[in-house]
Amino acid sequence: MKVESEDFKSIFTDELVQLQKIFEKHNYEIRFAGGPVRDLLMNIKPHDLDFATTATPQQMKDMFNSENIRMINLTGEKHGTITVRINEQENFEITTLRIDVVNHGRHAEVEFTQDWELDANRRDLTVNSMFLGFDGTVYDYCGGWEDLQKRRVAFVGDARTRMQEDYLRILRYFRFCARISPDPNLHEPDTEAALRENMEGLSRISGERIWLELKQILSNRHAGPLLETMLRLGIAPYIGLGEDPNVKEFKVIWERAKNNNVELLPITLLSALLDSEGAAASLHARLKYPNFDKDLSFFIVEHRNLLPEPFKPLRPYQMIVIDTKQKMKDAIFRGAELLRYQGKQELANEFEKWVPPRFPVGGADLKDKGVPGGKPMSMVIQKLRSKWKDNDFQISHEDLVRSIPEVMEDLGIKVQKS
Ligand SMILES: Nc1ccn([C@@H]2O[C@H](COP(=O)(O)OP(=O)(O)OP(=O)(O)O)[C@@H](O)[C@H]2O)c(=O)n1
Ligand SMILES: [Mg+2]
Repeated sequence: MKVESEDFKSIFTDELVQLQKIFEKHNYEIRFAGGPVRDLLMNIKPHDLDFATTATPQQMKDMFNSENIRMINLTGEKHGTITVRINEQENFEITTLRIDVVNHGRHAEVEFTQDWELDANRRDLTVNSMFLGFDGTVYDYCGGWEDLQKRRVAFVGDARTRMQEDYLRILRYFRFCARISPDPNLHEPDTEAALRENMEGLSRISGERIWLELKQILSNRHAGPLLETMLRLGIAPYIGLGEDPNVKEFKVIWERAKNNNVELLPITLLSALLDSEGAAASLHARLKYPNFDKDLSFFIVEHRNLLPEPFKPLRPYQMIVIDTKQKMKDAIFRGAELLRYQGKQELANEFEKWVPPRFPVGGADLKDKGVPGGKPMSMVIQKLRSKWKDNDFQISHEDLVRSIPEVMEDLGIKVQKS
């Protein structure tokens, strides 16, 4: 079989052609491997290119040195990966064909090979196990093309072994189901059993790697059923979701968002499963996502029952922004995302356009009126702010300043003569 699409042709930049010539000149084989082959066969332009070669890392280093090609990021070398940068333009990652020698459920060592089929056999899914020559020839040792046509996501060889080599593959399986399977709810009984048996292994995978995969699953249009299946198969305790995540709330939120054609952020969807601040803290401790996501998840958990006011629907949301100790812009985003979570898309749009007013009184105004510094001053400011908020920010600077003596009297604060 041959790939001849425009997408395929468009991959061949001057830099890639240069790489191809170097391998030809030195008589080593190089092919596209895994992801890009799958994508091209699905008529998708690949977003990154992975290559495999029969040359060992040492042979590649000698070859690139003799051709004056710069190599970068040498940390990949022990897994067989060399990264080159050509014309200061484009990076290419090239990995030596290998067999993973597994010991007690960990990658003990890698062993390099010249055999394409052996390398295909160590890969996770059949659809990810194909190679593609630079002339467009597809090399398929594990039935990947047939599975792709059937839109079947299956592990290469024994599912349990593949999972135990790298438990992250459990999440990769679901990610590719979302992309490939016509019904991501449908799993072969034996695969399902293997997933259930091996879920616990995810407890050994770093939070960062899990989050990277989970985020992609949650951005997919099938996120709801996928996550439900994952939860049904017992994933929750191993990815920081505890023993009893709120699946009912999750279903409501996901379905409503889908029906309204609203895309919620991955962390927003995940927050539906969290019933308390403690649960939000545990999830973050496990998955270590960025502070932006962390703040959003705490915000959703804390305010999910907030209601719009009958005549000024956005007011409760505005009050949160006005009082925030963080950046107003972020607080507005969180408020809008909360509204989307609650199924109030139009209010969310309106809220995003809202420009929060600035409190029009400053320390200098108070000093002029003889308010002593320190505690008394902050008490007066608090009072003035409340007045301002109670009046929907519609009090002018002059009116607020004019009311200072009265506020001081109420608070029992004496005028300080300068
Ligand atoms: N845990 C993993 C990760 C990767 N691979 C193999 O390495 C290839 C490249 O991995 P990666 O770039 O992470 O994924 P892709 O399949 O290329 O998908 P993406 O489009 O997301 O890059 C995969 O196709 C697969 O053959 C694997 O067997 N097991
Ligand atoms: Mg890739």
